[in-house]
Amino acid sequence: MQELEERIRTEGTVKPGNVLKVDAFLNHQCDVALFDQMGKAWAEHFAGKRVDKILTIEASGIGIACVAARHFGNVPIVFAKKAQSINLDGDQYVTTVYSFTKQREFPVIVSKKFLNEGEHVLLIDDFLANGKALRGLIDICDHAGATVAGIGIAVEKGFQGGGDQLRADGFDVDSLAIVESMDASTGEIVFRH
Ligand SMILES: O=P(O)(O)OC[C@H]1O[C@H](OP(=O)(O)OP(=O)(O)O)[C@H](O)[C@@H]1O
Ligand SMILES: O=c1[nH]c(=O)c2nc[nH]c2[nH]1
Repeated sequence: MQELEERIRTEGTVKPGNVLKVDAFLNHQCDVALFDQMGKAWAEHFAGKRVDKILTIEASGIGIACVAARHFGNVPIVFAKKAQSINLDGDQYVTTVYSFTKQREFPVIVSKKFLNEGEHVLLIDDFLANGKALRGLIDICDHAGATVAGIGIAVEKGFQGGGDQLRADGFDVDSLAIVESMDASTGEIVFRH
């Protein structure tokens, strides 16, 4: 998606440790007009596929998934929580994922009442790097007996391999910008086309 690539080029910064900082528009300050364009692009890509629900993971996927839902007939969005809470009750699907930016493991929790057997679920997230977050969501869908209809990602860091492994496993992954390489010393970002 050209507009997203342009924003990454002009406002993104490359940090050591394979971190692309896009907090001016994607995952700290949020540009909802851009999110709307992203939702439209995913709706075009996944047109014809049944989507009953969108599933994402806190925190950064939530805003993007909510705006995307407007392009999928206002289906409910559910976000997996990364901490137990007295506000979580009843039976839960629980798995564990390693967080790329926080560099530690988190529980990933979805209440069983919000994910049902037979549902077709679109996974949405802001970043795809090693694929840990998505593997956690896929695991939860498997346990629920739900089908992963597809995966919509804003920014994939292709060089980390998580996206290509998911594609090799048969998932329809639509990443709106795929960073093929980036260099923290020069700031150069090369996109895959
Ligand atoms: O493909 P992966 O290697 O799993 O990386 C992608 C995940 O990393 C980020 O989550 P993170 O927990 O770092 O931060 P967040 O709270 O901003 O969502 C991002 O939001 C994705 O969920
Ligand atoms: O802001 C972010 N930048 C990244 O490079 C990244 N990788 C995973 N999750 C990420 N979030």
